[in-house]
Amino acid sequence: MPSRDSDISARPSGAMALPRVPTARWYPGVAAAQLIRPQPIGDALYWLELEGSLTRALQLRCRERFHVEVLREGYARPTLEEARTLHIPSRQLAWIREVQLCGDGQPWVMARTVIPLATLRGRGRRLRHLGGRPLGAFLFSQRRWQRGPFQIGLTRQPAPGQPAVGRRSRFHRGSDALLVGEYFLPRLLQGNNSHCSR
Ligand SMILES: C=C(O[C@@H]1C=C(C(=O)O)C=C[C@H]1O)C(=O)O
Repeated sequence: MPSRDSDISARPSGAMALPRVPTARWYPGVAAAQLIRPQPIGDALYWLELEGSLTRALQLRCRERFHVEVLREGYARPTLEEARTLHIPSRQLAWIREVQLCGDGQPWVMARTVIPLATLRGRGRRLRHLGGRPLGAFLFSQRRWQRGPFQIGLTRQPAPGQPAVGRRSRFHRGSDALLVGEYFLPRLLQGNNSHCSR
């Protein structure tokens, strides 16, 4: 499993470390990942197969408030595997954004988005200034962004409370592209999904 060799934003020594988005091994679909680890995939199936904006689905699930907590964002080097997936040179920098999507004050999803330099040109410049605004609001508001197929990720030996499964998809608009990985925290999966009709 590749490690991420660049810390997007080093924290002053002594400050409490921010959560790290886990690395994962990616599979071409739910069935392939379920062969490896059936239980966590089964627990997250509703969210792994969700169509449309995850942000929107989480907003509908909240009782009070949804917000995006930016953990780190800035220029950094993607992993070799991410660079290969985005067809960019292996040592080229990209804009990397790591956030937690929070419902009613609790982190529900961790997300890591890798945006190649070429995608940041023109209207893509706005992608560097999202701050607390959800990326999905940008992507789904522009008809020309298309989402490719999901890969399903299994994280290595997740610690208690950390994500065991995720999904990843490549958005593209003409020759521009970006890679969005979403990792589901147990707190979301243990919640009452009775209202989440499949
Ligand atoms: C792609 C979406 O955007 C969400 C918002 C993100 C962000 O603000 O960084 C990252 C991942 C997504 O879950 C979505 O809503 O589906």
